Amino acid sequence: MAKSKKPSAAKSSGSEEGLQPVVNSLPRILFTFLIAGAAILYRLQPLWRENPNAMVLAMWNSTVGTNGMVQKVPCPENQKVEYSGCEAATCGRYILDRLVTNEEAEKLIAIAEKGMSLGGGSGGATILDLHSGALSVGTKFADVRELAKKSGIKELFSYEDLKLYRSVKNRIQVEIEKKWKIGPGKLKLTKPTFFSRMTDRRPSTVHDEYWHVHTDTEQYDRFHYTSLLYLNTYHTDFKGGRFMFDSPGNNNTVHPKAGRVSIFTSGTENPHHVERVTSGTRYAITIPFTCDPEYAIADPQMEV
Ligand SMILES: O=C(O)CCC(=O)C(=O)O
Ligand SMILES: [Fe+2]
Repeated sequence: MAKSKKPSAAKSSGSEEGLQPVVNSLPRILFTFLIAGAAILYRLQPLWRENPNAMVLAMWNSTVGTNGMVQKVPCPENQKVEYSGCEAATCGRYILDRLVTNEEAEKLIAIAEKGMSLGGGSGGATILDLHSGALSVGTKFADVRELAKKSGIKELFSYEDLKLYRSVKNRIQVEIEKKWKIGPGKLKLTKPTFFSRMTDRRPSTVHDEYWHVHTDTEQYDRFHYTSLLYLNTYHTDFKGGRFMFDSPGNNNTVHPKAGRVSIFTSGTENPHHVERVTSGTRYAITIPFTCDPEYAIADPQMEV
C-alpha cells in the first residue's frame, strides 16, 4: 500500500510543481487581462458615451425621404428678432440627402485635399477656410494662396472647383429660404465657411479639439443658420465623428453621410458637438448663413 502511495505522492508534488509557474505568473496574467480590458473599453467608449435615449435623426446606412427630415425645437425664450422675414420664427433641424450627389461629394474632397496637401494640422483637425484662405499648418494657420504661390502653383482651385462650391452653397441656401419662408435677397453667406478634415490624432492645439459642445451664435460672429455638408460617411469611411445635438430633451444624433446636408438654426436651442473620430478621416464643409447684411461675404474667389 505504502509502495503504491509513493508514486501518487510523487505525482501530487509534481503537479504542485507544475502549478507553481502558473501561480507565479498569475499577477502578470491578471495585469495583461486588465490592460486588454481597458483597451477594449476605450475602443467601445463612443458607444456608451452616446445617450442611449438619443434618437438618431439620420443613419449612415439609410436615406432620408425627398422632403427631408425635420425636427422642430423650441426657439430660445429670450430670442429677439432683428431681421424679421429672415430670422427663424420656428427653430429646428432639417436634414437633406438628395441635394448633393456622391460624385459631387468626392470632387469636394479632392478640392479640400488639393489645398490641405500644402499644409495640414499636426493635431486631429485641419481647416481650410475658402474665404480667407486660412489653412491649418502644423499648430498654426497660413494663407493657402501664399503657400500655393511659393510652390509655383498657378491655379490652386479651378473655375470648376469654385463653381461646384457655389452650386452646392446656392442649393442649400434655396432650401433654407424655402423651409423658413425667407424672401429673396435676405439670406447671405457668412464667414467662416470652411472644409474640415478630422482624424483621431492627438490634439496639438485647442483648434484640434473639435469635440467640445458649443453654440454657433456664441462661437462665431453672426450665424443665423448653420449648414453642414458631409463629404464622406460614418462607419464606412471613419468611426466616431457622429454629430450630436446636446439640447436637453432634444439631444439627437446625425450620422455623417456623403452628400448629406444638415441645416439647423444657429442659436442656443442647438448646442452641439462632434464626437471624437476613432479611426479613418472625416470630411465636411461648414456653410453658414446670416440675415445681417454687415456680415455677408461674397462667394469665395481663391485666385492664387
Ligand atoms: O462638422 C460638423 O459636423 C460640425 C462642425 C461644427 O460644429 C462647426 O463648424 O461649428
Ligand atoms: Fe458648430
